[in-house]
Amino acid sequence: MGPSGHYSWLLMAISSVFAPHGSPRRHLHVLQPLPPLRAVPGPKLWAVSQIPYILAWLSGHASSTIHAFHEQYGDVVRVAPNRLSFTHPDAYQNIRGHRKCTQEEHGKDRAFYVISRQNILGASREDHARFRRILSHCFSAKSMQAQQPLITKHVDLLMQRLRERTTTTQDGDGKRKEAVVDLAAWFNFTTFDIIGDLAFGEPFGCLEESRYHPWVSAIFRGVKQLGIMLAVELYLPGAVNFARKVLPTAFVAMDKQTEFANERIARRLQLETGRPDFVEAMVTANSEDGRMLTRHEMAVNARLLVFAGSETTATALASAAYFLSKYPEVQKKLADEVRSSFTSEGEIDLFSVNKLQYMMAVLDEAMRVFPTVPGHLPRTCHAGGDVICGIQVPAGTGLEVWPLAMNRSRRNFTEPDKFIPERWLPEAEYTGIRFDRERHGAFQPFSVGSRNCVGKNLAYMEMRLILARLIWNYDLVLADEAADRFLDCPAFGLWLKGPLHVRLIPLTTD
Ligand code: HEM
Repeated sequence: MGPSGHYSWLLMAISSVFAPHGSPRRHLHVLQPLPPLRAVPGPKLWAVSQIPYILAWLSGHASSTIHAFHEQYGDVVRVAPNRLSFTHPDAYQNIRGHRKCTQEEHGKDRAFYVISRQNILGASREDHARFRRILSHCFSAKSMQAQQPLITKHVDLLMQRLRERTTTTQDGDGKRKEAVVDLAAWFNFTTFDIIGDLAFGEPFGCLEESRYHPWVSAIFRGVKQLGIMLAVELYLPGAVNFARKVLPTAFVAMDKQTEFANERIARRLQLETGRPDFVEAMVTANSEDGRMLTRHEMAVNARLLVFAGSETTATALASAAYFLSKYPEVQKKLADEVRSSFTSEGEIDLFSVNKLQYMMAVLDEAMRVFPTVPGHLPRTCHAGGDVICGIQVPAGTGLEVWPLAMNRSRRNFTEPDKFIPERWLPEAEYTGIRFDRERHGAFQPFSVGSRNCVGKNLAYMEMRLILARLIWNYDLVLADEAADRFLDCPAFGLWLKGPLHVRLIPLTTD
């Protein structure tokens, strides 16, 4: 299946011509030549140069291209001279699973995590362990219980804002009416306000003012620029740090974001203690060796928490609302579950939503078909080399899992492109199709191992609470053609989503 020995050395020569001067990869190709990866199938051009890979990344559609390769070549594909992509569920544990402290981990890819090295996401193994131990206090059952009123306050405001839009005021009769709203934006307003309040000690005021706060808009505006920056770093390692020194003006927007986080943390630290938020947990917890977070570490991690905890949850909610609006039969089943599980809206809270089994299936299926975090979260094979999914992989090889390719692989799921929440239910059967042979381990929206999502429980609780209250009050219908194409958007680690215009039809007429 791989090229012949002769041919591979020719490819290697071409590849080193394509690789930039000074790139460690250029030397890697010479010192760690192609043969170990030669047998791995994949498109030939991609095996000899990383240019096709970088172009695919820059197009914003790398996920679907790599998904198509996996459907053609199988569970392991060579997607660049020194990079492998996997769709076998074992890849998660093999690449990201827990390691004993004596075992090396496959570190985060230095290019893709270039801007995260100071926070928990891209920190060294040592710093990560310290950050993780402290930050996990923010998400303990006790903390979440204490955070409930703060979270509920924002969900109440969301419902109030939607109610204002679905109530006539012109002739003053106050009757309920249908209204078209951009649910993607409203979910962002809500999740950014909630996490802003928890991580910075005050919300962004998006719900209050019914619009994006400039700090939040800047995040969305920066997604593509960030994608381009990572591509440059991938081709020319060290380019970002170099550019930072010689072109400081190019980083003004990013620096302003950091300044804002620093200011907010400083302001929050002057407030009373005992406020049940993340800052309180960060201030009071210490790591195993007794070290606390410095002010700087607190600010960079708080900023990361806002980023990691808001856009993600809002994207999952938006995709669920999209699928519910598109498939009325699924929406009806969910509405029946929600409306029969409570006797009043007031009963729906962060914890009572636990019992909504169909809701959970809907959210998981939405996150499977439209992966909430579309990025491949690449790792680099550690110094000793390793066996990943049965393949001997040399040190320094990029190890990738593209969620779209994993979640839509026909080897992992039956009818993988269809939205069928029933596949997650115990009976695993829908209109005669059985789903009992699926590889459910392939679905890991929160990743696995010591660097998996620390906010997973909060994310599920928040999503179920918001969706349950929405469905308690409204039927949802897609409002226009643009909404129908909501999922056709590019991604640069995060989806660049457009609006999701949905017609809200109130259930009550008073
Ligand atoms: C549906 C919602 C969410 C999804 C799908 C999601 C997914 C993920 C994934 C895949 C990772 C691993 C990233 C990597 O390996 O580079 C991650 C990490 C992380 N997430 Fe989430 N996340 C969600 C919500 C949240 C929330 C609500 C918070 C907190 C408020 C949060 C905080 C974090 C943090 C701090 C990390 C880094 C953990 C570490 O490195 O130890 N996430 N998340």
